[in-house]
Amino acid sequence: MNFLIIDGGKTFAHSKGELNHTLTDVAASQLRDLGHQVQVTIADSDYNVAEEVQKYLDSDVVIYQMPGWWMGEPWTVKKYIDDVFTEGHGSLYASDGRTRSDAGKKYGSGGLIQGKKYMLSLTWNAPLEAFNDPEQFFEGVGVDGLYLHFHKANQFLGMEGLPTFICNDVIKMPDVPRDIERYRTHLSQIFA
Ligand SMILES: Cc1cc2nc3c(=O)[nH]c(=O)nc-3n(C[C@H](O)[C@H](O)[C@H](O)COP(=O)(O)OP(=O)(O)OC[C@H]3O[C@@H](n4cnc5c(N)ncnc54)[C@H](O)[C@@H]3O)c2cc1C
Repeated sequence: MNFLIIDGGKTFAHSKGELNHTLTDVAASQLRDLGHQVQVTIADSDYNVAEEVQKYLDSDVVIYQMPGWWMGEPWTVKKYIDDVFTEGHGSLYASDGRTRSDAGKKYGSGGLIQGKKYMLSLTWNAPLEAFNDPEQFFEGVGVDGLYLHFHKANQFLGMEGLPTFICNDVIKMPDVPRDIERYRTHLSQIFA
């Protein structure tokens, strides 16, 4: 299969970007060892937007590797999506899906890259229970509930989500060797 990894690691304030670059390298090397083709784009780079659209067209799976910044994706990854998905009008999506001639066609059904998959791989300082426990900060919506808008942007193109991977406590109690091992297991369970 063909993979595209969007590496959202960036040096800014107390994020050094190293953990996200490391997880990008872990995935790229493991997927290549499994016989897959892998391209990597660093979101915080001078990418060519048309080339990035072509990478989506050429890929079977897109992996978003990114830190949680202010409760969601860093602005570099949001900018990448705004740049690339907007340029993809006519190739990644046709329209918002609605048409005057058929009221059955609903908003969000105009994607053109049906069947492709995407996956979120996230690093957060917040512990997992902050997402899942109804008594804690994210009120039990879960990680994927918090990223609903991000999932929907990808599903708007017709893609389907794969199980999300998350590293927690990455500043308070980092355990990078354990996180790398968990990520390798996650990747082989899905892609081996
Ligand atoms: C603007 C901003 C907003 C933020 N908002 C939130 C938020 O809303 N919620 C939240 O939970 N967090 C938030 N954070 C924290 C953010 O999620 C983390 O800083 C980020 O996930 C860390 O990823 P990184 O790639 O930058 O890691 P790094 O800073 O590179 O590394 C994190 C830790 O892992 C270690 N490490 C990295 N790579 C390796 C390696 N190869 N081998 C061994 N050890 C390694 C580092 O030494 C460090 O201890 C925010 C940070 C910023 C800058």
